[in-house]
Amino acid sequence: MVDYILVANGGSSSLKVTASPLDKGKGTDVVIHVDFLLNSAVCLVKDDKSVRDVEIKNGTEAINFCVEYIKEHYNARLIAIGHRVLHGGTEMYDLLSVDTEVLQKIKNLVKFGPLHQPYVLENMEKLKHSNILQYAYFDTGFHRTIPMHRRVYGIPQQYTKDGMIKYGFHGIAYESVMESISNILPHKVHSRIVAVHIGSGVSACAINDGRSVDTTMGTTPVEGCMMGTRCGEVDPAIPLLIQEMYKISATEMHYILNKESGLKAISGISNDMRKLLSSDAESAKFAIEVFLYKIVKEIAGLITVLGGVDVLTFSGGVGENSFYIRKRIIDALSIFGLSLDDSTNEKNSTLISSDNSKTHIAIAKVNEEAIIINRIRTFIRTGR
Ligand SMILES: Nc1ncnc2c1ncn2[C@@H]1O[C@H](COP(=O)(O)OP(=O)(O)O)[C@@H](O)[C@H]1O
Ligand SMILES: CC(=O)OP(=O)(O)O
Ligand SMILES: [Mg+2]
Repeated sequence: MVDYILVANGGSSSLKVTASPLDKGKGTDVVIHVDFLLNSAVCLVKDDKSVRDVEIKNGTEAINFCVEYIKEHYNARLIAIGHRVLHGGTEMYDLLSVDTEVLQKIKNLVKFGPLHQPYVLENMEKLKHSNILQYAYFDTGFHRTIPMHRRVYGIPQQYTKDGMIKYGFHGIAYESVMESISNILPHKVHSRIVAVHIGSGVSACAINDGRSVDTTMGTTPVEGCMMGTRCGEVDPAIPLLIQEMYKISATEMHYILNKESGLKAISGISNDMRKLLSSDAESAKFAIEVFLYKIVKEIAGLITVLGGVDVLTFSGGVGENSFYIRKRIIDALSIFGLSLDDSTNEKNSTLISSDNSKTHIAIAKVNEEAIIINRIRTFIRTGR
């Protein structure tokens, strides 16, 4: 029997699962991608034997499918499960073994991440009494290096003490971006990097010498850029005014800002960027304009924070796949000396900047699951 680790990365529109042998390279990786935006969630199973589609109803079903699949095809014994956890609050930054205390702390943060935190908890609870080791790795961890003057809001400091500060998210994705840069542009690892992650959730991060120095998301992943179903930046008085006008509760308001806003709200069509890009509707085009405007403004702000930019990367489902979205963003940033090579951009190549661009522009395909698996391997080997 071969010992395996499985990692589950629950995004707001997808579930990505990878099972990999504890001893790297001593067996086959099995990758499952469930896309919840497609009508009946399609689960793409990839290993060295095949790539095939299976219909899956929910995340638990996908994880169970993967466990059975590796047992049957690779004589695997599952020894550990790693979870991508959205929010670690003020205490949880690095990999943690999941015990009752950690579970409770993750539970306490559900309000701060309603699109992610409840689902990971559900999976953890189900496995609580099994003999499989469980680990949590946090999206907020990478941003612990952001200086405090960039993390506080101008609110009474009692609330700051309650934890209302910027945490930032997509941190595991940004760790993966840094790993890509060390392969693609190794001499630029210590330079000024703006990483732009455009998936169902959207954020950007300013990275200097490998460390996050600012990012667009805040206390929750609702802040910053506009997203698939999340509003991003709004006048902070708006939710309060809406609550008063329509007599709705805070819970309902959370739901509206997280699930009924963004591209979905403005287009009135979908939160799926593929659908909007292929639609002729004026509202789809308008939603994309709003989406792009906010991203460009945030990137420009982060370039200023860094005092310039040496590398700009795109990642996430949209960032890795849509040449049109990348082109529109970079064209709007030409004032900073950024320019694309249209041919490599259209082919989704790794390096897509033109020869005269002042900044290297790259597509960094993120693999959050691989980051977590390697972290667990180290933990099991060294005890930390
Ligand atoms: N080929 C493509 N062109 C444009 N957008 C795409 C493409 N493939 C996926 N997307 C978009 O990527 C988004 C999902 O990104 P992803 O990073 O996988 O999700 P999550 O945020 O759930 O982790 C969706 O809006 C989807 O429409
Ligand atoms: C933080 C976040 O929004 O993640 P995702 O894009 O995977 O939903
Ligand atoms: Mg994601």
